[in-house]
Amino acid sequence: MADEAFIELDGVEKVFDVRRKTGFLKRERRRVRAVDAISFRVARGEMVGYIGPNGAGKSTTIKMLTGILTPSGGRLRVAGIDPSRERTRLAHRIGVVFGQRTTLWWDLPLIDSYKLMHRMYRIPDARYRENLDRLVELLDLGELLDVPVRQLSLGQRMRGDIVAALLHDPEVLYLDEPTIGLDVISKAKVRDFLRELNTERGTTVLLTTHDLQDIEQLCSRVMVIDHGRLMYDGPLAGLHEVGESERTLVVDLERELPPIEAAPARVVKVEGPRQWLAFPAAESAAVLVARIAAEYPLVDLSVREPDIEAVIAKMYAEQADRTERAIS
Ligand SMILES: Nc1ncnc2c1ncn2[C@@H]1O[C@H](COP(=O)(O)OP(=O)(O)OP(=O)(O)O)[C@@H](O)[C@H]1O
Repeated sequence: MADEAFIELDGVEKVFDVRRKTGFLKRERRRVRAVDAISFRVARGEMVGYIGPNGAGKSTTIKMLTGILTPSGGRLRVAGIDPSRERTRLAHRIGVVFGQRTTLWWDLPLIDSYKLMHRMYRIPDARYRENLDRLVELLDLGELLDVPVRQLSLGQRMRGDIVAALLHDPEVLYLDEPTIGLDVISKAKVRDFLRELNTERGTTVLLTTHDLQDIEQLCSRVMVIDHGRLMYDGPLAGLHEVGESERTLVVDLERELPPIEAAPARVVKVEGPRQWLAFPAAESAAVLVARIAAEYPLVDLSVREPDIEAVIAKMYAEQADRTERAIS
């Protein structure tokens, strides 16, 4: 069950033909390869982060997974279904939340949107009631059911959208920027809920976000896409190696001393008896600490892990560099 592929992409591509006005009567045709030969598998019950810079191809991928867009090439299956051919059948098995848009009816009270979903998805009455009660309680929406959607705060609306996406018990949930613009408390509520949904119900989750804390707190696996290509697929921790990141050793000495010499570590900052040494993340901290302890009067020390945001920014920069070099 654990490795049953629920989402399967084999060499999936999406090319857009874009026409641009370049003069009075002149138009230029340009092809945009939004998704470029992407292959991956997501097992049932996995929670995967799908990240990349603006315009990388994330939304295009999600739109193909829901059947809104048809791939230009390759093979794509969700729960064994070809999404663009059987969009309606698939709709009963998936849930989608777009952080920047709402699927709720703007002028209606929240509960009326849910009643409409009840009918649209033909959810059996008992199941609808049970799911509604559970979700409303978990997402703390009880007081807000009679409030028109346009009067809800962004965080309340987002929680409302998540309930709407889950009323029909989908097996997979696609989330596009679910915490965008939310305050710290609302973010925590949404993340706690998603974690619970994934562990308790085994719902497969594909999460697109610019907030790396979403990924750090929720996903054991992350896929990084840039210029339509999959650049990395693996555990979050592995990104550090790919991004050649550095850890920092903070050392407190007995007294002020000249910068410590302990290659490949290098001193990046000195403040009185405290020194900061950067060293490659893949190197053993224990070996470095032992070497320093043998040669210097050590009082205290701590190791700081690299900042994931910095690692990914570095990856993007390196990719952009390679692309530039390939063009010139
Ligand atoms: N309908 C469309 N017609 C033409 N080009 C499109 C269309 N949709 C997307 N694109 C282009 O495809 C590329 C990928 O866009 P996409 O929206 O998938 O990126 P994204 O990773 O979701 O970005 P963001 O983080 O900004 O939402 C971009 O260059 C975009 O301009």
